[in-house]
Amino acid sequence: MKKKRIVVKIGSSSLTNVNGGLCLEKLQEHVEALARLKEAGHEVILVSSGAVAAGFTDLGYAMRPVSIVGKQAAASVGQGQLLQAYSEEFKKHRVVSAQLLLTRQNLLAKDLYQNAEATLSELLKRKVLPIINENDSVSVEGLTFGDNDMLSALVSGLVQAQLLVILTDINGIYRENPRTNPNAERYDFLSEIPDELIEATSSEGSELGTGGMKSKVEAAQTALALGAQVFIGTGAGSEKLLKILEGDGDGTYIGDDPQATVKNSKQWLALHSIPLGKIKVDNGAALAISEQGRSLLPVGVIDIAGNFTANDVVEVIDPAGQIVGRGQVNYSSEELLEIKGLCSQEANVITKTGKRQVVIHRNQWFSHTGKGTITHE
Ligand SMILES: Nc1ncnc2c1ncn2[C@@H]1O[C@H](COP(=O)(O)OP(=O)(O)O)[C@@H](O)[C@H]1O
Ligand SMILES: N[C@@H](CCC(=O)OP(=O)(O)O)C(=O)O
Repeated sequence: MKKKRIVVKIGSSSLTNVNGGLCLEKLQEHVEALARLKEAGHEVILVSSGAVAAGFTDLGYAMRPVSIVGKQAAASVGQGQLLQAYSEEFKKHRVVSAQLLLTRQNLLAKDLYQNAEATLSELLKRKVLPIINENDSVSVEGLTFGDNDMLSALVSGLVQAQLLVILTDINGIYRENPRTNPNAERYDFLSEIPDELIEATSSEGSELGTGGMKSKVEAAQTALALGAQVFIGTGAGSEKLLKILEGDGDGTYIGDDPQATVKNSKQWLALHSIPLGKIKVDNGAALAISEQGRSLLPVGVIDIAGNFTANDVVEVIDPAGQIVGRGQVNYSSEELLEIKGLCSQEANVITKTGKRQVVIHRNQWFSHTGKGTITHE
């Protein structure tokens, strides 16, 4: 079998006891299965939840805390326990593991995003198994990944993985939440995740998890758009991940084989960058940049909103106000106000560069798909 780069995400309920606290037996089984995957020659990246669920009992909470400060304190206790257990268990299988704690803020700036990418690729080159979690203890409310399902999808894109395996306490996606309808049928295979499926899926999860199946289905949609196939389900024993890889897993498989991957620079634009202004363009320019793979020239610019400088990310809208996409702009808002609507020759008279005036180069551009995800260009 062809060697793959695989991201495995393990949820809190699959690592901890029902009343909280780390469950070493569960963790050991996952580690065995992950080590088998590595022994078989695959590159493996683990996204592990469980810090809050592992830590809250030692902190004196009777239940998983709901307050932000409670969750942050519990995560700082639990994350240490989690990583200690992982690194000891992986060592028994002669696997060196590494910890990477990420916040959304870490990926907002392009250079920080590139740093994370470089660290992960160095770890993989050196055959180390990275263990990633959100840095819950210092994450800022309103600026989090939401949950580790989405984080695992973003990591799949970041490392250009071919497969994302989301391990949870249920064997796949059901047409209805099996807790409320025990007769609900399972989807064995989905070629894609339509928006309607996300809307119809419940966010009710287990006592210890967050997001339920909805966040996994959302994450699967993003991972698919980034070029990874997805498996959502469960399994037991040291061979469970190899079985999943062979198509014999207990869960839902999503996506037909090999998908086109998306360049990291485009992923950063689409999923991490924050637009600092808006550029309104005419219909011709909207078509040229979104459908024909052209760069945006000053002649197509109608209007500008916001204060931005060269290299900032801006959103581009059409005359009706619909989002066309976003890109890294070559001019400040002040400069652009002077050259908007001008042909290159006229714009040159003002900027005096003598070069062809490009407002947003096509390599620094990402077309909006309306799905909140990403398009292949
Ligand atoms: N349509 C559905 N299909 C399968 N599970 C569902 C569905 N809707 C809700 N769920 C619930 O989602 C839970 C898994 O989500 P969650 O507890 O957040 O897991 P994890 O901790 O692994 O992230 C299942 O235990 C199940 O009760
Ligand atoms: N970062 C949090 C995990 C949050 C989360 O998404 O949990 P889960 O739904 O169990 O994957 C933690 O480690 O507790």
